Order: sequence, then structure tokens, then C-alpha cells
Amino acid sequence: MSCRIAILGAGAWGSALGYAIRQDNVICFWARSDAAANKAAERFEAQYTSDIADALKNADLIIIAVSTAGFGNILTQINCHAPSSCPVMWLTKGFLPNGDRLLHDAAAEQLNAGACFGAISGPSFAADVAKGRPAALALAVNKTNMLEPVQKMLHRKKLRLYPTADLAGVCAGGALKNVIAIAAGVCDGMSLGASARAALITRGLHEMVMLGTALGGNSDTLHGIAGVGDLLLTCTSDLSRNRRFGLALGAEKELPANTCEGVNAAAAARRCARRCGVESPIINAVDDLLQGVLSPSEAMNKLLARPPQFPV
Ligand SMILES: NC(=O)c1ccc[n+]([C@@H]2O[C@H](COP(=O)([O-])OP(=O)(O)OC[C@H]3O[C@@H](n4cnc5c(N)ncnc54)[C@H](O)[C@@H]3O)[C@@H](O)[C@H]2O)c1
Ligand SMILES: O=P(O)(O)OC[C@H](O)CO
Repeated sequence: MSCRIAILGAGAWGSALGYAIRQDNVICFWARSDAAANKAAERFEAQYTSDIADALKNADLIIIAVSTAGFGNILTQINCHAPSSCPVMWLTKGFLPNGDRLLHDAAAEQLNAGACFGAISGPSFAADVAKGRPAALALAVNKTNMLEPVQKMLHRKKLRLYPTADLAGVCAGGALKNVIAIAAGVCDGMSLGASARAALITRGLHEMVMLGTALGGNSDTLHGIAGVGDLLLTCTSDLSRNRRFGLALGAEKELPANTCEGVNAAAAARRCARRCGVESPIINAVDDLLQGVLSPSEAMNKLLARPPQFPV
């Protein structure tokens, strides 16, 4: 049976995912302006509109694909215009701006009572998925009875969706790996070598697990595709915008202007860690670098001056 899927945001990832699931579904993209909708329409055949009420009308599934900057406003629009029983998923990774709320906390607070919502997150570059290359992602929802119907609408041979009830863990993994990817980029931008990068990624994973579990996630999730899987991808591939941002920061070059969710996430993750009493030296170092409080070599020296601690 064909489903109507509204994808809110026609940027790189929303478009790539829409392309991957277009068969057997009617896809309707919402973009912020007519010009953006027309530009996105050049990518592949689907419905495109800049009227969000139009996109949401009669939707069987909603997928939010905007960056965190627009996430809160999109939730408000969904409340106003979407059928109340329609599940709301998102591809966005990070914290809501100006605070330290992960996206599932924002959805729980802002969406109408009883709403079904969740995240699709894992190692997946839009550029790969748009070319039909295989990817595996976690699919997490707040109502476990909805996992199977949502998975049925989206799962494909080359877009594998692994269902889980651990929404907090999936959201934490996607948000925190971006901060560590900036750190890995800084490390390589400073030419510190592959050994240092491996140590940084491993210690970064430790911070992700400690903080992610303090925020309600499961350790298994953070060691799975939505945690370590995404961490490995973003820390090691130059396709990652977070890693590229870190490379420029470490080499003290001009910073790229692309969507880079790790920038806002570093400050938010640091606030969460302080609130939860979790030690987060790498996250703090990234935030200090971004705030201009430390230079790359000062941040490195601060991390290297720490006493070695188990578990490693
Ligand atoms: N690109 C990828 O490979 C990839 C993969 C997985 C997850 N993600 C995540 O998906 C999200 C979107 O990333 P992207 O790569 O598509 O970014 P993008 O920059 O290509 O697109 C972002 C979209 O968000 C919209 N947007 C930005 N600010 C907005 C606002 N204030 N109000 C309404 N709309 C707004 C833009 O118009 C654009 O359509 C990010 O959270 C990113 O971390 C991206
Ligand atoms: O390009 P990045 O760093 O935003 O990463 C994109 C995806 O999150 C990778 O899974």
C-alpha cells in the first residue's frame, strides 16, 4: 500500500532519504521558500511545496529534515497542521538551540499529548544514500507498538533500519558524536597523527557513553550503529562537515559555513555534563576552542596534562 510521507526540509539529507524511499510511497517535500522548493525539485520527481500545511495534509508519516535551528518551530507547525495520529520522525541530530534539550525532550514537551515520535539516526552520508549505496540506521520511537509500522514504510534493502525503543540513546549518540568529530578534525588539522586520533576517538566514545547514559540512553545503543557506528564515520571521513570544521579549526584556517551541528552541541553537551556530574574533558576542550578560550595547542596540552584513568 502506498503511503504519503511529508519530508519537512529539502536539504542534503532530507532529499537523499526521500530519494531512497520514493518507491511505493508518495513523497511531499516542504522547503522554506518557493525558490528552495524549485531548486530541490531539480533533484528528482516528487511533490514540492513551500506551504507547510499543504505538505502535512493527509500525511501517513512526517519526517523532519531541517537542522536543529528550525526544529522547534517545525514542531509547532506540526501541532497546528498535521493529522494527530500521524507519527513524527526526524533525521536531525543535535540539541535544541539555546539550552541543553535533546530533540526527543523537545518533542515530548512541544507535540500534542499522545503523539508518536522518534528518530532515525546512524552512520549515513547524504552523498552515499543519494547514490543508492547501502547504509544502516537506528529507528527509535517513543511508542514501541509503532516501531514495526514505521519500519515497514521506510526499510529498504540498501537502507536498513534497526528498530529500538531507546530513543534517548539514539538521540544522545547522534548529537554527541558530532562534537567528538570536531575534536578528531582538530587533531588531524594539527597533524598529531593517527595514534592520537585513535586515542581521542576512544576517549570520546567514553564521554559519549557516560553522558549518553546519564541522559537516559542505554550503553548498548551508544556502542551500536547510532553511537560508535556514527562516531567512526564522522571522525574518519572528510565527507563529514563536523570533521572538516575541526580540520580547519586545528589548522587555524578559515572555518567552513556549512551546517555543523557539533558547534551548538558542544556548548549544550558541556552544560548537560556539568548538570549530570559527568566528566567531559574532550567536549569541554572543543567548546573552549569554539569559544576562543583556548588555542588548539593549549587545548591539546590541557588534555595531555590529565592523569591517565581507567577504563581506557
Ligand atoms: N547531510 C548528511 O549526510 C546528514 C546525515 C545524517 C543526518 N544529518 C542531519 O540532518 C540535519 C539536516 O542536515 P542536512 O545535511 O540536510 O543540512 P542542509 O544544510 O543540507 O539542510 C538543512 C535544511 O534545514 C533548513 N533549515 C535550516 N534552518 C532552518 C530554520 N531555522 N527553519 C526552517 N528550516 C531550516 C534548510 O532550509 C535546509 O532545507 C542535520 O541535523 C544533520 O546533522 C545530515
Ligand atoms: O556531515 P556531518 O558531520 O554533519 O555528518 C553527517 C551524518 O551525521 C553522518 O552520519
